[in-house]
Amino acid sequence: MNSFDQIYALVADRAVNRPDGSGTVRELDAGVHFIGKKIVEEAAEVWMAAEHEGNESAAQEISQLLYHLAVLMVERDITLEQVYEHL
Ligand SMILES: N=c1c2ncn([C@@H]3O[C@H](COP(=O)(O)OP(=O)(O)OP(=O)(O)O)[C@@H](O)[C@H]3O)c2ncn1[C@@H]1O[C@H](COP(=O)(O)O)[C@@H](O)[C@H]1O
Repeated sequence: MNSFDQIYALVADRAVNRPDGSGTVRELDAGVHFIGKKIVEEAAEVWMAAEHEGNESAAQEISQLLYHLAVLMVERDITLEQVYEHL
């Protein structure tokens, strides 16, 4: 299990060390337009799961949404502090 800070740190590490076979590296390389579409897709899946599929499924979709948000933050060099100051 990971916290958001941990998944952000993992994505940031993938960006620097670029291990072979990493889906995160592939997504970072695909760029902000691709990542943005993933975020919109996952946000819709969160909504559908919460409305029609139940909390287990919604929680799974939320985890994917958080992952793609972390990837976007790293791709754009947005720090956790920059986000948290608005929370
Ligand atoms: N948490 C995630 C995570 N969530 C989602 N994804 C990626 O996002 C894809 C899901 O997006 P899609 O839109 O294709 O999914 P989907 O078909 O809509 O699937 P559902 O939403 O219907 O379940 C998955 O195939 C993964 O590639 C993730 N990829 C990685 N992680 C974490 O990042 C770590 C490092 O991953 P790598 O860089 O690939 O080693 C992993 O160990 C995990 O902890």
